[in-house]
Amino acid sequence: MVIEDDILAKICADKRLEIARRQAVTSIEELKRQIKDVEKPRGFGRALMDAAAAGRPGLIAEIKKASPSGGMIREHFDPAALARAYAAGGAVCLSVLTDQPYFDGSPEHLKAARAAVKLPVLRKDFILDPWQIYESRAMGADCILLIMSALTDDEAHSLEELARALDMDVLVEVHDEAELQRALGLQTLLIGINNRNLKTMVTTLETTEKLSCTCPPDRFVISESGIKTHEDVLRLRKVCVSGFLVGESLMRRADVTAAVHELLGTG
Ligand SMILES: O=C(O)c1ccccc1NCC(=O)[C@H](O)[C@H](O)COP(=O)(O)O
Repeated sequence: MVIEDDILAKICADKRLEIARRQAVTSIEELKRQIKDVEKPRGFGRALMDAAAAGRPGLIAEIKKASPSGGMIREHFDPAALARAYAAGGAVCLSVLTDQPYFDGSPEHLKAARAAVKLPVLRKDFILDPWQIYESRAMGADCILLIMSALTDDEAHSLEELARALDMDVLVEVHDEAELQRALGLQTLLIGINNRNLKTMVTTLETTEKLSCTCPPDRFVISESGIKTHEDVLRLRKVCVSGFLVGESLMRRADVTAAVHELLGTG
């Protein structure tokens, strides 16, 4: 596929080199052996749907140290403590950045966060290759992210199939109508609408407001990026959004439990 000259294209080009390096060290056969010792996935989509059925906003609280748009977000960074603090505030699921070069993340962050709580965890990374699906399951991910703008339809379908065969859920991410229509061809019910344009970094909640209305009612809509306040959550709930993926605005607060309560209006 043709990748434009933008930050997402650069991240994906670097990611392909990283995958090739890592594949040379750890084979799929070795990852399959590791998977045998890992707990079964926790049901990421189920947790979100149960929250929605109970009338609660499905907060996916993100553990993210740095980002291309935000620079260094949190110097003092303890993934296990952050996971416990998010769970105490009422998060339904966690999202953990595992990309190192651009987000200062690590698979170790995911393992530490997941071991500290009972919440299901999304591996937040740029998944381009089947090898990463095995790697995700081996590190304990309950759900993986597929970004439509980084994948062809064939790639998205085969990556989804493999993730499902390994019992993980799939969150598919879109930013415009064309990507949404392509994403609806996948089996997953979890549709993430990213308010951040990953080419320009411009972020507006209007993206969710425009796209959520065209999403069929059987899909579970998750608004991602740029969500800062309880008013933002209320605004998005008006357009049938049930899930909220929030990172930076929580991670910049010293007391993340209090920050989650404020966001959810439960403080
Ligand atoms: O956050 C970035 O700068 C970024 C840059 C390039 C690709 C992806 C990026 N972010 C990934 C995300 O989607 C966010 O981490 C997630 O939606 C949470 O967003 P926020 O609440 O704004 O931290």
